[in-house]
Order: sequence, then structure tokens, then C-alpha cells
Amino acid sequence: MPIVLIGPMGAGKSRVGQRLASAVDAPFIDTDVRITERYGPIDEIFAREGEEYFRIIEREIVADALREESVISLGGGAVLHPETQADLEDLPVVWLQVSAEAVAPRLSGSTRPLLAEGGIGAWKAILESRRPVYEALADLRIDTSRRSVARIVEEITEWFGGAR
Ligand SMILES: Nc1ncnc2c1ncn2[C@@H]1O[C@H](COP(=O)(O)OP(=O)(O)O)[C@@H](O)[C@H]1O
Ligand SMILES: O=C(O)C1=C[C@@H](OP(=O)(O)O)[C@@H](O)[C@H](O)C1
Ligand SMILES: [Mg+2]
Repeated sequence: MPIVLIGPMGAGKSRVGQRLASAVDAPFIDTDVRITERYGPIDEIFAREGEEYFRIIEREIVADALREESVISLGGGAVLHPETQADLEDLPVVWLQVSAEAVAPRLSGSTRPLLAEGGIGAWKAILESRRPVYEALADLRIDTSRRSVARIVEEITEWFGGAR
């Protein structure tokens, strides 16, 4: 069964997922990496085709990934798709949380298209609009604001070991 990491941009899904996968000796999938491999850089997809198109290709990539026995780091908005929400109901889902103060330095220099104009203000608004979805899907939530990646990985493996 896959383990799925969700949460807002900069929460650490990609970095934690990679370390978690090596800790539990499972394959790692970052759905944004797969999108980029197949369709090119995410900011260019947004600029060329728009967010709606991005969500369609993202869903295809996510649907394939969820069939694999692996640690899966989703992009922050992947949970917006109703079919992905339905898929995640039956899987172990970890919501990585982070405060605006802690995430701001993590996002500096980022090319995330949804933050290109609004910066941290946009990040906060996006989080609030998605919060109910993250709440509904999460089986475990971890505030990453003041925790090391190693500590977060430990908490997830302890929880998952007990949950299995
Ligand atoms: N627990 C953490 N403490 C400090 N920095 C972190 C932590 N987790 C991730 N980061 C850093 O924050 C940035 C965003 O992390 P990333 O894994 O890309 O987030 P996401 O995939 O959720 O958008 C990266 O530079 C990463 O190294
Ligand atoms: O929250 C979002 O809508 C997005 C998050 C990004 O991934 P991360 O959450 O890994 O930054 C990436 O999928 C894209 O820029 C859109
Ligand atoms: Mg990521």
C-alpha cells in the first residue's frame, strides 16, 4: 500500500518523501517530477496551458502513482481533484503542516507559478481554501515548522509501523 504525503507548497512533501522512502526501503514517487519528465517544467505548463490543464495531467500522473507500492509526494493542489480525494480515502495519508513564518524562507527563489505574483499572501489564501480538504483526508498530521526532516521521518515511520 502506498503512503501519501499531502500539504501546502513548501511543507516538505518532496524532501520528506524522499527520505521516508529510503528509510522504509520503498520506491519514491514525486508526482511533480513525473509531470516534469513527461511535460516539461511546471511553471512553463502553467504559462502555456493554464492551471486547469495542469490539473488534468496531474490527475493522470497521480492516478498511475497511487497504484504503485511506494512513498508518494503529491503536489500541494493534487488533492483538489475529486477522483484523487476518493482514492485517498482508503490510503494512509500524512498531512505535512507548516506556518507562514516557517515556510517563507523555504519558498524564496521558488518558481512555483501560483506564488509568482502574490508571494506569501497568496500562499496563505491558497492554504485556507484547501484546508478543509487536507483536514478531511489526513490520517496523521505533522507540523514541520520546527522539526528536522529526520524527526518527521521518524514520526511517520513510528505511526505507520503501529498502523499496519
Ligand atoms: N522540516 C524542514 N525544515 C527545514 N526546511 C525544510 C524542511 N522540509 C523541507 N524543507 C526545505 O523547504 C523547501 C521546500 O521543501 P519541499 O520538499 O520542496 O516542499 P513541498 O514538496 O511540500 O513543496 C526545500 O528547500 C526543503 O529543503
Ligand atoms: O499547490 C499547488 O497547487 C502546487 C504545488 C506544487 O508542488 P509542491 O506542493 O510540491 O510545491 C506544484 O505541484 C505546482 O506548482 C502547484
Ligand atoms: Mg514538492
